[in-house]
Amino acid sequence: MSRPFLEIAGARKQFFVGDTVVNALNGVDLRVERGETLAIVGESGSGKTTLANLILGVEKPTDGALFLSGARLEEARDTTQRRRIGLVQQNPYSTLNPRKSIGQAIGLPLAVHGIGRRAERRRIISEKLERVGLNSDLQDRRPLALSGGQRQRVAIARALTTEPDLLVLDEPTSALDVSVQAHILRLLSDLQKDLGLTYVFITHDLSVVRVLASRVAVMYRGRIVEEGAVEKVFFSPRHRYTQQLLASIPTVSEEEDAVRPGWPWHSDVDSTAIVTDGCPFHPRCPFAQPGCFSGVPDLKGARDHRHACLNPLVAPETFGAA
Ligand SMILES: Nc1ncnc2c1ncn2[C@@H]1O[C@H](COP(=O)(O)OP(=O)(O)OP(=O)(O)O)[C@@H](O)[C@H]1O
Repeated sequence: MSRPFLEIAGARKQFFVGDTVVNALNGVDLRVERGETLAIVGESGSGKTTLANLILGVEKPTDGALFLSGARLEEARDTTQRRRIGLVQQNPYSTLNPRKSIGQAIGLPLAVHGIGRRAERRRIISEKLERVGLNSDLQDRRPLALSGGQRQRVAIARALTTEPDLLVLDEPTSALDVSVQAHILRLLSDLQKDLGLTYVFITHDLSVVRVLASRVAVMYRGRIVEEGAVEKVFFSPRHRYTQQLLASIPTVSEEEDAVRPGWPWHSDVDSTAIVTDGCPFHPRCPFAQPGCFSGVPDLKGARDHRHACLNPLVAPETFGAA
């Protein structure tokens, strides 16, 4: 089998807080092909940001390995390979320093990687500003007068300066008004097509997954519990946790309500309680069987739809599929 563009193999990450070990990632395997958008979804604390930090080289895995075009990533810190990965963060208000010019903000990765001299950097910055739909004259101005959407365009321009192949998008639209969100999603989609970019897109907002992503991985407590093509995972979820997440998206029509059974129970279980054995979701799952209390189910299935559940949903219970 050929190597994928981005491969995450058995990634574990532990943090030590005093005497306590936090297992932020518990063995994550993912493959992302060039030009795809993989969305990573899951509730707060499920490990999405930790996974992004491993890809960005901000954190090292405790165990396992990451590969970009077949080359091991954590050995490539500060090399040309790291320039191939850009980051767009959530909050465009906190990521731009009000005392620095927009050009300085966009040019930061160029300075970090020692790319170009002054005139060359100005040319690259102008080109990237225009690429994201902003006037190149903005580079000598400060970000104070910019709107949220314009700031996020600046953040995207900055991520593009090193000509990356892969962008990690960490909730790129969640701090923006809904009308502005649509413009930024369109821009990201156009850039992906024009530049052949691959995206890893972290989000709480399942409605934007449908707009931007081709694949989705659902995380729960540091594990992938379901993964595959968006239409398969969203319209025929197999894992009970995915069903719960999808049931929490507001519906827009009575027709949609009718095909969505909703989540039939409300759990009082503390979602942060430590689960020492069995499926990590079993304390919240009313369909747990004896086998769910010991051993953790593996992700099984074909690449277009895998799930880690011993008692998965079957066709009549799924929603949305016509
Ligand atoms: N530097 C750290 N030190 C200790 N624990 C950490 C650290 N970073 C993350 N964690 C813990 O690891 C787990 C996963 O956190 P992570 O931030 O990756 O989740 P997340 O899904 O991104 O959450 P959110 O959506 O709230 O950002 C959490 O229990 C978190 O408290």
